[in-house]
Amino acid sequence: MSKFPFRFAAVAVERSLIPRTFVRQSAISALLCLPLLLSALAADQRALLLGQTGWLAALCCGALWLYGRNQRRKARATLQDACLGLLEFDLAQQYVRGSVHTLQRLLGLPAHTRGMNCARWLMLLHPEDRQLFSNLLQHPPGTPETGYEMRIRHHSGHWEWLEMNLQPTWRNGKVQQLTAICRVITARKHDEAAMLQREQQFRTLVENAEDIIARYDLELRCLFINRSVSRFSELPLEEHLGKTPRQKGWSEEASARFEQECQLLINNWEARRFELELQHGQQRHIFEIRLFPEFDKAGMLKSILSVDRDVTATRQGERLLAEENEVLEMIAGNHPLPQTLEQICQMMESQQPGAMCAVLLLEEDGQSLRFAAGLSLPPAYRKLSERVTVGPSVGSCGTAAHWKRTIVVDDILNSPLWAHALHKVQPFGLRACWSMPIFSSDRQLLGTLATYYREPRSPSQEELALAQRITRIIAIALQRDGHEKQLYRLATQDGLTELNNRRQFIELADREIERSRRHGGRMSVLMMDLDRFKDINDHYGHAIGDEVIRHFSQVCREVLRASDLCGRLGGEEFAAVLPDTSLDDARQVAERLRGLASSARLATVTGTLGYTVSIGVAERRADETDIDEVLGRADKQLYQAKREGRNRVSGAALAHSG
Ligand SMILES: Nc1nc2c(ncn2[C@@H]2O[C@H](COP(=O)(O)OP(=O)(O)OP(=O)(O)O)[C@@H](O)[C@H]2O)c(=O)[nH]1
Repeated sequence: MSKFPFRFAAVAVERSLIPRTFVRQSAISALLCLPLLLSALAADQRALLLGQTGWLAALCCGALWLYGRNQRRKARATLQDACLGLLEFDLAQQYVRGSVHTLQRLLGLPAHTRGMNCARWLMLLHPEDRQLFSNLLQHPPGTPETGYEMRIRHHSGHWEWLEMNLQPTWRNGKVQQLTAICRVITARKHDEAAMLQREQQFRTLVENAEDIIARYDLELRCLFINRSVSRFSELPLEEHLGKTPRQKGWSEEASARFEQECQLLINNWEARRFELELQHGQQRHIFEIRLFPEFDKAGMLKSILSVDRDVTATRQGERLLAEENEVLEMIAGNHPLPQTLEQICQMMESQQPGAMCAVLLLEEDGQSLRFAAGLSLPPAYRKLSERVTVGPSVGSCGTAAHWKRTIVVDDILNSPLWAHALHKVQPFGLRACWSMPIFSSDRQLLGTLATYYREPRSPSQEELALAQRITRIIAIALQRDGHEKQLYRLATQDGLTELNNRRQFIELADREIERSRRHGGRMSVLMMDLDRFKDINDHYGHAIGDEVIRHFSQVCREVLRASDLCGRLGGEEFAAVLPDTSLDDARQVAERLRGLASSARLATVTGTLGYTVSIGVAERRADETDIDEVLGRADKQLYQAKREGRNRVSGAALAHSG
């Protein structure tokens, strides 16, 4: 009988391709059949039975072989599907044996390779894994070992990751053989490496992010926070862990807002976005906070991820721009200068919490500064600073105006610049004062911008840049105001005498007559004309003629009251409105004007010059509402005075006027 089936079964069992239980059960069945066979052999038809038994045995072997092949295919398929392979390390012979599948399919070795010596096997391993595996072969584990990972060079050249589960086989008190079930885990290792790399990148990103990234549990205790927080908090990084924002010292307002937003996230599982103001030392920071829900594997809300971005500069920039626009609109809209300067101070203060700002303007003589705006300062201090002398060491502003540069006094109590006024300043609790000069576009000093604090303090670069920017806006406001005043002067004043010009005089006189009519008061007007002025011009020249006109305007200023209205109507013709003045009183005023003019002597190159003036006077009638009517009547009186010989006053009583 052929030994083949038995030998095959032995190999199959040895390679673990046929389950040992199946072999065991087959052997038991064969043993049970043996008595039957023997009893059959003892019978008459011995030869027949022997043949039949032979066939039966052949059939059994055939069935066994078919079953074995089937099992082997199944096992191979299973191994292939699972990317598994079987290797045997014979430690005595230092030889590695593997199924064709293992060596060919897993490692790409040629089909005929069924094994190799351990030295060659070791050379196939990655250099980093070689020593470890060599040690393993020399000191094999006595018990099964799982999850042993190593890299081996695939026949095609790339490194294949294998995971081995090692099973030692003991013989004669020694581990003789290591059976390794190998699994190709290259794809998994690549995935793991990629994931590790992604995780490292993520960590690097989180750790180096400008934003503060923090994770909170649902009781709002901090579980993680990146090191960006140290830019805004004195607490060491680990001190943040386990604490709620409230416990970390956030303000009541900020804590309440954060808790409210977290609660909304916990209720709705939706991301939140809001802004918070937090104080760090003397600095105020505005954070844009984004909260994201984080879920566990079961899909339940597990924690809250908070990404906080410092948007202080952006928000302050936006606020500054908006406030600047407001101020520029005020400037363009010709708002009164004091109001505009106050608005500028407020703008500065909103950018620098705790600061109190003031604007001081240089007086025309350049010797002192006048307090122009700064409502945040104590009223009594404002009064004290109404006029500040310009000098080399006169407080911050006086000194800044003197040297025309920024003066920073970080502590008034210890500054020699303030020593002279310490007793005056001390009661107000002001400790720091920085002053920056304000220059016009042509570098003329216009004033100073002062910033006060109640605590000793030096400005940051940003604060100085802001003050610089604000001084430029103040300069625009001041120059605009100056131009405006100049335009107004040009439109309303006579250039030679600086008296009201005709248009302005008529406009103001109209208002005056209206006021007089409403109050039922009396009102008189004077029409004045220099006598023979043409002769003065012809004789002395136009410049001297102008001198005479200016002189008479000065006479008018001296004689008339502040409440009177005076104007140059053109040429050598002047007019005045005297409110609450009767005709007789007006005539007296006119007489004084005439007298002063006629007694004046002006020096010229050809000797002294005298001049005279004729004046017509009229009083407003009760029914007169138009200034032209009254002026018309006064003009007639002037004509009368001229006719009567000049250098005289003419004014008829109301009954005879006209
Ligand atoms: N210097 C100078 N002369 C002026 C100005 N405006 C007008 N005049 C001159 O004043 C003179 C006015 O002369 P008239 O209107 O003839 O009158 P008058 O010579 O003063 O004679 P009566 O008014 O009749 O006394 C003219 O010669 C003008 O050129 C001015 O702003 N400056």
